Amino acid sequence: MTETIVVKIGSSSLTSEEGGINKERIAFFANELASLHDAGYQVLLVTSGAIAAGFKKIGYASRPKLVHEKQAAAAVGQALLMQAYQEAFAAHGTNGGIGVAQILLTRADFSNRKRVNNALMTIEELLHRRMVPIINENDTVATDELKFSENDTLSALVGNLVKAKRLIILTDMDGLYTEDPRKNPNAMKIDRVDHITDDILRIAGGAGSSVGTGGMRSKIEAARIAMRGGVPVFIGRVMEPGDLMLAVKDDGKGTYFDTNEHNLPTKKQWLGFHSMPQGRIIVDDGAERALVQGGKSLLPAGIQSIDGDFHPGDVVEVFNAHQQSLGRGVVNYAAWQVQAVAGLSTEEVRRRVEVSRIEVIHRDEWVTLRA
Ligand SMILES: Nc1ncnc2c1ncn2[C@@H]1O[C@H](COP(=O)(O)OP(=O)(O)O)[C@@H](O)[C@H]1O
Ligand SMILES: N[C@@H](CCC(=O)OP(=O)(O)O)C(=O)O
Repeated sequence: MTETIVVKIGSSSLTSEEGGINKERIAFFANELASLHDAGYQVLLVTSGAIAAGFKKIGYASRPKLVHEKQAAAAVGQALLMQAYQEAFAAHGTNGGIGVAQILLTRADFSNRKRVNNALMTIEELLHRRMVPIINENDTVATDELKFSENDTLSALVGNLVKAKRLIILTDMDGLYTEDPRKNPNAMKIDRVDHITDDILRIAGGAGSSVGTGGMRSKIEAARIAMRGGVPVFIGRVMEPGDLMLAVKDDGKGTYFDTNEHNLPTKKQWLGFHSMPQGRIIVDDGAERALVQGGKSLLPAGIQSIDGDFHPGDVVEVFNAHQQSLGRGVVNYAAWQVQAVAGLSTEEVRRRVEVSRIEVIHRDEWVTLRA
């Protein structure tokens, strides 16, 4: 089966702090991606850099901070970015080069199952035709509350959607360090991570340059999403020709994030990462074990409290007593019904409320997000 690789390139790798595209870097990355393409991989690129590429041309002295200014800069820069990629991929090889296709997505597109299915069908057709889809956030229409803002999360969602063999997040650092190396030059590189613990999240700091946005933190959070979706991740740097292939072949300059999870079906990806929870359910230790380790359904007996006004069929997020999110599920009860039966045995529940099924969340309608 043809293997699919998703590569994400951040603003800091493509543009300068003064603004504008670094065409040499684009040409370099296009060649690296082309070598995967030529080796038979299906290649998708998630690229940032529209704002950084456009802000100078539109007349701002530095990367803008206001939403409408960022959107305007992105509208200018996205065209420049695509033009640069188009030229770079066209120059590759003899037969007119490799064709590229622009795809602009928002978080709202992912939460709409029809839209995300359409996006997937388009991507599959493009890959089938040996095009390289080039994806960015649709900055002009993305609203502030629902923005990815950095593209790390977007790349993880794309990786899950296409069930990638690996997600490669490229940046200006050769991996995750025990601290931000810009702040502590003695920080040590971590070669492999098989679990994103709170400690790992703590050592990952913010952006190191004025053009980057999410920093290492958003990359680690993205890695967690991809790993949960069964997609292993590499976070690192590609500097010399051949480095990207080495990264794919498990020998790159960076940190590898391994996963034992199977690919999540599209429906569960939606539930876990794109649905809008309408409320919260707080459960005790026994229910946490049953849901997270036992693969069981959530019964009223394990519920401590609730928050929000939800109805049967809504998505709710489940937390443990330490306020840690465990996952999301489709609830079979209304909020008032859960309130009435929280902590009660199954017989007692049957006596008090009339519900279609005894499970508050059935295991088939549940996704664990914390291992
Ligand atoms: N623990 C860490 N290990 C490595 N880099 C870190 C860490 N914490 C913070 N960083 C910073 O994250 C930056 C990369 O993120 P960012 O600037 O957003 O890049 P990009 O534009 O490639 O997404 C690095 O330049 C580095 O300064
Ligand atoms: N969609 C925006 C992405 C913003 C951004 O800087 O992202 P990143 O470099 O991944 O932290 C752009 O193209 O400018």
